[in-house]
Order: sequence, then structure tokens, then C-alpha cells
Amino acid sequence: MTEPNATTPEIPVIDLGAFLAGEPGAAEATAAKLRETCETVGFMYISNHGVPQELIDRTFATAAAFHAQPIEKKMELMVDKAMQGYLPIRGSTSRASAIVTNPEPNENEAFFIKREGKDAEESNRWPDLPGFRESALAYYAALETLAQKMLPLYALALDLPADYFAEKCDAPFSTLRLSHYPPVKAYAENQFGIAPHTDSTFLTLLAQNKVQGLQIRRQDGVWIDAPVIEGTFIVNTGDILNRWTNGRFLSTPHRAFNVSDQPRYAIPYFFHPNANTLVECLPSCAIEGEAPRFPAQTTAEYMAWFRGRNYDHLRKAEPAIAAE
Ligand SMILES: O=C(O)CCC(=O)C(=O)O
Ligand SMILES: [Fe+2]
Repeated sequence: MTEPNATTPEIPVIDLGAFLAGEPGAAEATAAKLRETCETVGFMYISNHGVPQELIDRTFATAAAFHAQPIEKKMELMVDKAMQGYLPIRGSTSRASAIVTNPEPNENEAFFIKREGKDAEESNRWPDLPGFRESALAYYAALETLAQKMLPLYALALDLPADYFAEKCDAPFSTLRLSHYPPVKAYAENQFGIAPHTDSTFLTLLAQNKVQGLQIRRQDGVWIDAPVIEGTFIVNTGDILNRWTNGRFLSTPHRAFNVSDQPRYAIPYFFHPNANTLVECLPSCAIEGEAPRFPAQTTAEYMAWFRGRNYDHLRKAEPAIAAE
């Protein structure tokens, strides 16, 4: 990949240790770094996040165990209308974020898990694998907690009271995706492990992968590698926060490949506000004399649009989809 230049910052690493420990002044100092990153890069690494490595490793193993099943078993759990379940390889095309005109279907297969229990949209579908459900839900819960702990940083970064997002995101409409990218020696034109896209989220938490393959598009249009930094998560702002902030916090396009000789797994956690939370231009992001850039919509309304754009063909049996 092209070397980064001095005009755009690289992907910064933000240490959450002091903030999570509640050290005085740490929230404000960390929020200032986060603001800078969200306004210029849209991606960051977080270290000292408090999620045990053992839980992360177990979730990667869970993803591998799911995808190692025979295809017939996986097809029994074909995604439902709430986008829960199995999405086969080349079953998706990233259409929602018009970045490439005609991407080929994505060279990955995925299993989607959503909110369980109260406030769930539909019941999750589970494979018949010992420990799978417990393991996936433990990871889902840990990342929900981490995302919620980070919310005051976003609020402070936007000059809002620290608890501004808390009750808007206390029953988050989030998704865990367990993806498998088989190795592809030579990708054809417009073919990707996952085509360039932005995430629909408030924020996405991506555990570090053993097999590198993620790239992000800098503001100057140059694609750069997001190198593996062990022990960190990659965090990116998605479209919902981009809309909420009237475009101020970037939702940066990214894509992934697997040119290694081994399977690549990714376990992104897509954090959304509550289904009924109204996402409308934040007071601190309005531009005087100008209408908000995006219509006010609830998370559920926005997601219905997003899914229709990316996944509708599933119901119509056309070829092709996206990320959450
Ligand atoms: O595989 C990766 O590293 C990133 C995956 C991704 O961007 C997504 O699933 O939305
Ligand atoms: Fe993504």
C-alpha cells in the first residue's frame, strides 16, 4: 500500500486505561483525542479496554467452529428478515455506501447474532454446536458494556453532557458478525473479501485479527493498511453517528481482503442506539442558518432503509449484499 503522507494523520491509538479507571481529568483528555480522531480519520485503535484476551480468542474459535460446519448445516440457519443467521459466501454486495459502482459479491460468509431477550427484534437462530450460544453471547455482552462505557467520551467530544447518549443506547440494536474470509490468491477487478463500505453503526468494535487484511480510505482518497496491533480493538464511527453529528464525525470507508494462505476470521460488533432512538442533528453540530444535512430518523427506520439497500435481493433471490 502507498505510504501515508504528512497531510493526514495515521490511525491513532487511544489508551482508555486512565479513563476506565476513573482518573481525574482522564475523560476530558481522552474525549479530546477521540474528537480529533473522529473528525479527521474516523478510525482509531483502543488499548487497555478491559476485555479479556481469553474471551476474544474464544470468540475467534467460535467463529471458526461455526464456519467449519458442513454447508447444509449452515444453510439451515439462512438469514431471516431481521438479518439474523447465516449469510453464504458471495451472498452479499456492499451497495448502501456507493463507493464502488459495481462491486462483485463479497468473498466472505458470515453469521449474524443480534440482541437477545427483552427488546429483541426476532429470536436469534443458533447452530447445534456445544457452547456456541454461551460464548457468542458472552462476547456480545462484553462488547455492549465496553461500547456503553465509551459513550461519555463521545458525548464530551461533542460538548454534550457526559450521560447524553446513555438512555438512548441502553437497549442497543446491535449485531455481532462472525465472518470467514477464505484465502483468495488473486482478487479480480472489483472483487473483495468485503467491498468498500461504511458501517451503518454508531460505532463498530473490531477485535484484532491474526490475519491482517483491513484497509481504510483516508480523507485524501488513499487506501492504507490498518496494521494489527495486538491487544487493541479497532473502533470506527459509522453512518448513524455521522448523521447524528451532521457529518462532523466521519464514517470512513473500509474494505478487507484475505491474500494469506490461511482462513481469515473477523468478529466485528456493530453498536447501534436503541431501535426507537431518534437520530437527528445534535444541538452542538447544527450549522447556523443551514438545515441539517440528514433527515431525522429512528435507528429502526434507518436500519430498514440500510437493509433494504444491501440485503433485499436475498428475498428476491437475485445474486448479490453488505456489512451491518
Ligand atoms: O474484516 C474486517 O477486517 C472488517 C470487516 C468489516 O468491515 C465489516 O464486517 O463491516
Ligand atoms: Fe465494516
